[in-house]
Amino acid sequence: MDHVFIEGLQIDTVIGIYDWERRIRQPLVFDLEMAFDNRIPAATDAIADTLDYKAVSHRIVEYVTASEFGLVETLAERVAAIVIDEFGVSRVRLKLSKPGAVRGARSVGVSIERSR
Ligand SMILES: Nc1nc2c(c(=O)[nH]1)N=C([C@H](O)[C@@H](O)CO)CN2
Repeated sequence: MDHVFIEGLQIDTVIGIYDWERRIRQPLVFDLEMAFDNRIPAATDAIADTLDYKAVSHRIVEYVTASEFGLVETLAERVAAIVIDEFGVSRVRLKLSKPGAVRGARSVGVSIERSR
């Protein structure tokens, strides 16, 4: 199976369970791997036939920037649903990293895989 991927998409947002976290914006980093048959756009050389990683990235930035969830689990689930429902993706692997959230760790977060 082919994939289209987005790696290291950094977005600042309100995220966290503590009071101090509700008053600031923190960086999150998204990595996505989306199942897609790339043979058709490869044959036509047409952007309309692709899963357009720029369009997906812009939608995720729009959604995450406006979101205010407590848990990274909730946000990861919602973003995976957007990719599946709005872009017709059959399966998505999504890693959501919250760098700097735990002293001594480069990053923490969740990774999920969802399919329609
Ligand atoms: N599994 C999770 N654990 C924790 C989360 C989370 O969203 N999912 N969040 C926090 C705090 O918000 C933390 O990031 C603040 O440093 C703690 N554990």
